[in-house]
Amino acid sequence: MAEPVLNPPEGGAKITIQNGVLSVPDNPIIPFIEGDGTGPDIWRASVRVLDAAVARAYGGKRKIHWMEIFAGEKANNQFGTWLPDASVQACRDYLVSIKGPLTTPVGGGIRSLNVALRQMLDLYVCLRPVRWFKGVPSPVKRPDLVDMVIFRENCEDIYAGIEWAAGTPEAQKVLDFLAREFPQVAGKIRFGSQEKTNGWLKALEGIGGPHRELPVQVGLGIKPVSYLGTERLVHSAIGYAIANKRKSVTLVHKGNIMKYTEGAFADWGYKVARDYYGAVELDGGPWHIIPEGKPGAGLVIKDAIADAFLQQILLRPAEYDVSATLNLNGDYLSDALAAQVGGIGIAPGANINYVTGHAVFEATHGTAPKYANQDKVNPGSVILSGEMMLRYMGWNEAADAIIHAMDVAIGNKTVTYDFARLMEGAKEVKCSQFADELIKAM
Ligand SMILES: NC(=O)C1=CN([C@@H]2O[C@H](COP(=O)(O)OP(=O)(O)OC[C@H]3O[C@@H](n4cnc5c(N)ncnc54)[C@H](OP(=O)(O)O)[C@@H]3O)[C@@H](O)[C@H]2O)C=CC1
Ligand SMILES: O=C(O)CCC(=O)C(=O)O
Ligand SMILES: [Mg+2]
Repeated sequence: MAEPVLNPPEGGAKITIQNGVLSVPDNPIIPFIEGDGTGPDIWRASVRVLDAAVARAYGGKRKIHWMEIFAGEKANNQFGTWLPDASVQACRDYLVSIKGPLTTPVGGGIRSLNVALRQMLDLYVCLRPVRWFKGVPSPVKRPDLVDMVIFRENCEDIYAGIEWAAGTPEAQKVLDFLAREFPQVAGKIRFGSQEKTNGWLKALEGIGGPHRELPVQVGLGIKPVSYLGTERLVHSAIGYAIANKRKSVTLVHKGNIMKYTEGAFADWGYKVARDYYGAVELDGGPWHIIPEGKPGAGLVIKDAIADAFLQQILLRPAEYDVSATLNLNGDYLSDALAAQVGGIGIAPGANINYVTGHAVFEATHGTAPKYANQDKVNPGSVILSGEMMLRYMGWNEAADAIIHAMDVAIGNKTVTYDFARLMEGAKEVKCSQFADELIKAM
């Protein structure tokens, strides 16, 4: 099957970047990936809302020229490849794009296309703001206190995809290497040798277990965390906090256990605060503060161990603001925080490289396959990801129109199933009808 040939829409122009500043024409071409599962339903609804917001804000002076690019099941069905080169190249060439969710099988099968795209474009920040819209049903008493922005490192950590399946020659090679070069480390892998495997099987037999012979079976993965990867992420988070007059940046980590990856992330994060922003230790450290006389004076840079942080944000959300964290922590954290303000149905996100300007906007949620083609789910996450995209482009008036419309529609209790099932007196509408409500409210 042939690779897709992309036809840029006529009348559109490229977004470019000069000296770190985005130059957005009035007729930008923006590539989009519809997505798998509920993706097509959501995209059909979202694109109408985004177009309406732009039309409402600029009365025809500005218009997005959408260009479909292919990934996931649609790409595989049509072109025999999950992530065509042309799609990645379009994201490169056109700088700003938006996507629906893409399926990743669990265990075997293809690796995540979402992660691949982030890595190929070096989109090192996954930016996920979490705020409450008045009236949205929530499992916590004070969802209004949640106003946090997650900066999740997006290219490293165990998402690097360096893994070897248990029982393979490759896994054995790594085990042999460790046994040879780092015997003490190898000794910590509980069933990493035939001798230890046999020993345990024998012990089980001793308590009545069956007689079995098993080869060594240990899956292995590597968690790379670099100084530069941490530096650019934390630098972005503190820069954002200063620009948006936020109160604190919390470095979230599990550095008590993973000392040289998660622990290093926290240490390096404080170093970035000192080196770039002149932060000094607060009351003897480890917390830091940007002192008087410097941009961002008063901003506190603190840290929290990830498990404790997850309970703190439930119990004392007002004490947390911007957070910076590694890839896996950020993944867990963004879904957990989204739940506090009504669920991943309205949790937006962006994957950004602030140096090259490349950005791919996408919802926090996945493909929700059980609802595919039912015109049912909440399109809010992709719509609000589009709102972030408009703001990234400097089209703030169109972004404001979307926020206003969300306030009105939710205020009227005209909502999709996810909110309706928790809201008294709500009118449940379909995905497409929720888009209609938003457009009406603009
Ligand atoms: N960036 C991406 O493209 C992402 C892709 N994925 C992929 O998506 C697939 C499915 O993952 P899964 O773990 O089921 O997670 P999903 O996020 O797809 O769905 C989990 C649950 O969240 C709720 N939900 C999700 N989206 C919406 C929405 N738009 N409106 C309302 N509720 C919503 C539903 O809850 P309920 O059942 O209560 O109604 C749904 O069953 C996997 O292949 C995964 O890898 C996952 C995350 C991100
Ligand atoms: O790529 C995937 O399938 C999952 C990604 C994910 O969970 C996320 O980006 O939050
Ligand atoms: Mg996730």
